[in-house]
Amino acid sequence: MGSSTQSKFPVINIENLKPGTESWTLACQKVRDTLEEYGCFMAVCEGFSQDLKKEVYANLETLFDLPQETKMKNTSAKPFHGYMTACHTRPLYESMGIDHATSLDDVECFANLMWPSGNETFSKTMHSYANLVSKLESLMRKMVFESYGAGKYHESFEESKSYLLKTNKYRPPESSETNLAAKMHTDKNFISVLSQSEMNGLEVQSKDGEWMAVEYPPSSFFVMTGDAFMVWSNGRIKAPLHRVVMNGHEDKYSIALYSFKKGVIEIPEELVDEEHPPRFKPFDHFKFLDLYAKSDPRYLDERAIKVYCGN
Ligand SMILES: O=C(O)CCC(=O)C(=O)O
Ligand SMILES: [Fe+2]
Repeated sequence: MGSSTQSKFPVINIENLKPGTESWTLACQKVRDTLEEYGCFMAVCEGFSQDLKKEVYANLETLFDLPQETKMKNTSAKPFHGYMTACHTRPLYESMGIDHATSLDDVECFANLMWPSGNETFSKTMHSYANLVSKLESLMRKMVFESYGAGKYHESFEESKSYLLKTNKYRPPESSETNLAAKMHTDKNFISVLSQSEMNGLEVQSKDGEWMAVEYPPSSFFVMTGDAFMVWSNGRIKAPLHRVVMNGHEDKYSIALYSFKKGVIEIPEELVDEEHPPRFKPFDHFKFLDLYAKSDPRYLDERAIKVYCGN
């Protein structure tokens, strides 16, 4: 794999923000400007303690250590939501989705599928993690909506949102294998909030085409926008291209909380004017995901969303 640059992504402390205050308005502007410039940033959140992080990743190891046939029980009608086993096109990578992980019932249901008598520690840990991260996702969305003068759409989005907790394991390559563990792509959801175990590997492409390695300070999450947010923002926010490259000799674990919208996503009228004609048609989020997952050659790469609903 080509070399990457150690980089510092913008870091934003998102604690103690109270809607309606002056510091809230300034923070909303900062988040929006940063997303328009980079499509991503590092969010520091003291609520994500080292203890919780350790617990989360210990539980993930236990999960991925389960036999293949057990993990395969986690199927889903929605693409990328179930278990994805390593295969010849991505030999280093396996992934396990937990749909609606902000609901304790749904996490317990998943745990009952994986362990004959459930796994209370796993359920509690992953549920608290999902809740913490979903609050962050919702806050980021609210901040950006408000800064565009489109805050009134936040409530209805909340009612139709859907969260997927996607957990990933990457093994180091053998000497004959590529170290590209996940090929370059943009995320297809609205916002992704990511964290990873001690091993680095995520790289994001800058506007001038340089690959930049993502390094997580303590108590941080990496916030990245997906194609759906690009459509909503009428192209103001661009979903960054990213990939995973394995450089070390240990397994890497990561978790992404993905937000989706059930139903149609469209550009709010507040983001359309003579200077900014609509660049995308309204589209159904899960129908787009279905088509993307079917590997229709027209929809394979990061241009998929433009081919699907671009004007
Ligand atoms: O594992 C990571 O750090 C990123 C994974 C990723 O890009 C994805 O799941 O979409
Ligand atoms: Fe991704």
